[in-house]
Amino acid sequence: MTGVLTIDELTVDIGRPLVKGVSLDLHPGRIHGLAGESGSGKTLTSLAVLGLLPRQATTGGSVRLGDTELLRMGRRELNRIRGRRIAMVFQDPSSALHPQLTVGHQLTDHVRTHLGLNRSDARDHAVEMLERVAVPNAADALGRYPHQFSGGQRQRICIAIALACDPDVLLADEPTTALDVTVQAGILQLLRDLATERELAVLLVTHDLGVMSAIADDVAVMRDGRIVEAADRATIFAAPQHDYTRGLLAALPGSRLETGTHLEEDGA
Ligand SMILES: Nc1ncnc2c1ncn2[C@@H]1O[C@H](COP(=O)(O)OP(=O)(O)OP(=O)(O)O)[C@@H](O)[C@H]1O
Repeated sequence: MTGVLTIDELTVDIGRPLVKGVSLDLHPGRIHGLAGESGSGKTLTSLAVLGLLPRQATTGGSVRLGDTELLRMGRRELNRIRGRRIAMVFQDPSSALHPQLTVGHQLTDHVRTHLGLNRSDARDHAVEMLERVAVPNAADALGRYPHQFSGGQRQRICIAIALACDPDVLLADEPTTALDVTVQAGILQLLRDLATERELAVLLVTHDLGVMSAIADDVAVMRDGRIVEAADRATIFAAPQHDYTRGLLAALPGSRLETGTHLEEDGA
């Protein structure tokens, strides 16, 4: 079955080949993990989907959202899709939010731009989204600035902004890496729940196989610009085929290999 987002033989070249024929299919309600060590090409792959590669990059292959080819799309058209049908959450919630604008301003601007809501409806929608991601005192939170929240809450706010326009696809690049271990599990559980309830196709980029084992349905492992192994989570973790994947798994503390079980244990 073809996915909502289909990456087919994607290549990215910036002076040299860096992504060398990556294919991935994202499906509604499923979290697709893209793992691999630093420098393997995970981020470039997700930036290619978003049309956010550096200007000097050249690309090949195809990235399709439904029937729409994104790779050769003009900037203006892509801007409409980005944020509306494909949303993203990055590693550092502090730099993703504007420090001098209130949370309400950032959330309502976003939905007014993309959904054309009036001020009052946009505010109601913003409160609803903050409640859904479990930011305490949602109505009051609208008037506050990003620095008045903890790192975990800031990431919840970024997720609220990302999902406010009800996108089909969410790209999450190391969404918990910058956070305290104690709040990571809560954010992962939130992403898991939102993917299921909103039928969101999620591409989760991380070097952390522990994060993968907690929430990914499917896992692809990248090395040196290529996918070296791809399967559903249980298969990858039970019977890794590739030496490289076995090496990554061996580097994990034993307890983190237990698929899914540490979400609750970590609390938050
Ligand atoms: N703008 C750029 N110009 C030249 N090379 C780049 C550029 N951006 C990334 N690279 C190179 O491309 C390769 C893949 O980078 P990428 O950021 O996609 O890796 P990654 O797997 O996401 O790693 P990390 O987990 O560290 O982010 C690396 O060798 C990196 O140095």
